[in-house]
Amino acid sequence: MAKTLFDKIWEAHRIADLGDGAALIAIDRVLLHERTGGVALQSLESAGYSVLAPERAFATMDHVVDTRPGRTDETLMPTGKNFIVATREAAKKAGITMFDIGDPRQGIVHIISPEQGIIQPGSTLVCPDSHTCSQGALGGLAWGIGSSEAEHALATGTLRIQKPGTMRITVSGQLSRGVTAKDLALYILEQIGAAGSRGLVVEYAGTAIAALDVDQRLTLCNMATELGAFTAIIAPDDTTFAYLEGRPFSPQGALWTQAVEAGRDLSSDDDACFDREWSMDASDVAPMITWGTSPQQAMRLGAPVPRTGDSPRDTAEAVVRALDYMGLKPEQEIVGLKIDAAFIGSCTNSRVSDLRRVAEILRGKHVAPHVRAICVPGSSQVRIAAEAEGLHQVFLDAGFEWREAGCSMCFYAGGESFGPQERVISSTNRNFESRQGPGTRTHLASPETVAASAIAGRIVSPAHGEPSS
Ligand SMILES: CC(C)[C@H](C(=O)O)[C@@H](O)C(=O)O
Ligand code: SF4
Repeated sequence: MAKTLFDKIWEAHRIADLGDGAALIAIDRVLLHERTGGVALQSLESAGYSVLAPERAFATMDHVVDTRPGRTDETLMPTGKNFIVATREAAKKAGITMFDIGDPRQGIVHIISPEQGIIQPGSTLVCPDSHTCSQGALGGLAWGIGSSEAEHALATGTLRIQKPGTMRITVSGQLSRGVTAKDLALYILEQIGAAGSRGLVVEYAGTAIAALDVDQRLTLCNMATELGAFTAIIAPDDTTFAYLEGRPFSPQGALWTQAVEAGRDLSSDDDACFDREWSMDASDVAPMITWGTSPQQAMRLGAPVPRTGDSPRDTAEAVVRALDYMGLKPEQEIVGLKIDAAFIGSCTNSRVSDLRRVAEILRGKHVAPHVRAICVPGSSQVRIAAEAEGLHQVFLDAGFEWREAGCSMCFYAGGESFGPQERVISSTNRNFESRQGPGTRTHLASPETVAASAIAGRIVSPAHGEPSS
């Protein structure tokens, strides 16, 4: 019988069928961060269990850790330090690899896993964090779990899972110039909604996906959790293998050759059946921005915000509430709206390629005087690489703060935040109420749109920021 890519990985990892669609699945890698991982490790220890395979578990400091230059274990939120210290101690006791503050491998968990070659095509990986779906971009089955599941996976190397359904999103054609994977992710959210892939494994396929580099694939898969998906996955190809070859935790030598051979079989069979199919043409996507407080409340940059009752997927009450929170009126033009802050960062858009594209826009320019602009590289490797290219100087000269790696103001877990009612244009993935600070108003967009808007001091199209040559 024809199989999907997901079926193939599922069957290769199925230890036992447990009835009613559930199975015991072998877990190859467990990733942890200090916000939820330390708790899981401590609770495991107090229950009298140990980590079965410490060499297959990894922990990093990303959520709570301070990102201001010269950071220590202290965080703006007084309780933050407890998460850091507890995770460090528990990871050490368990004997798992820790990417601590000061380690050049430290960074946001979903950024460092591909960077280090921890996620591999055809493997299973779990992490108590909802954006674990990002890592499916490399052709592995990676998904977010709860803390008690993390304990189970650490202790046994297995998890009991209800087999999820599948959905294929086929993106044919090519994205237009100046349109990014972030715009594509927001477009899909606008089209199919925040429950559009609920509980399903989304396989992204089609010519436009094949043409994306790994960084852009990671951005796209990152936002699958905003579609309600179980996870996302992209079949591995030459782009994937070229990216992973030689990474610290990638198989080496003959093992690498074998891994690539096995990886070449990892795609959905031509006549495989998916529970849901959805197709689109990449040329329909334009630069996008969110107007509301859910990632599905997105629109083409240049369109007016909806009239109350006009939004296909939101009730009139939800639109009124979102517009009220965002300080917007029905049918208002979003282009030209004054912003208070601009944020480049998060597991969605803070890799070196993102920062390069932003630097091209910022070079020789300065952010508007009333705008607070912050760039937080996604990992220490990203920061180091960017600094080696002199990108940090472009950011600093343009008036951006240049930070240490971490989640920072994507989600103010360590206490770093924007102010109440401040309007922030952000390269992140969630625009929920108070996500970036109590009462803060977040507009999600591509890094290019964030950069161009930071310079203009108001929301503008990324084309505005194109170098004038
Ligand atoms: C803190 C963590 C559990 C959370 C998640 O699961 O995604 C965070 O990373 C987020 O982005 O909201
Ligand atoms: S960068 Fe933001 S979305 Fe990503 S893991 Fe951190 S808090 Fe979650």
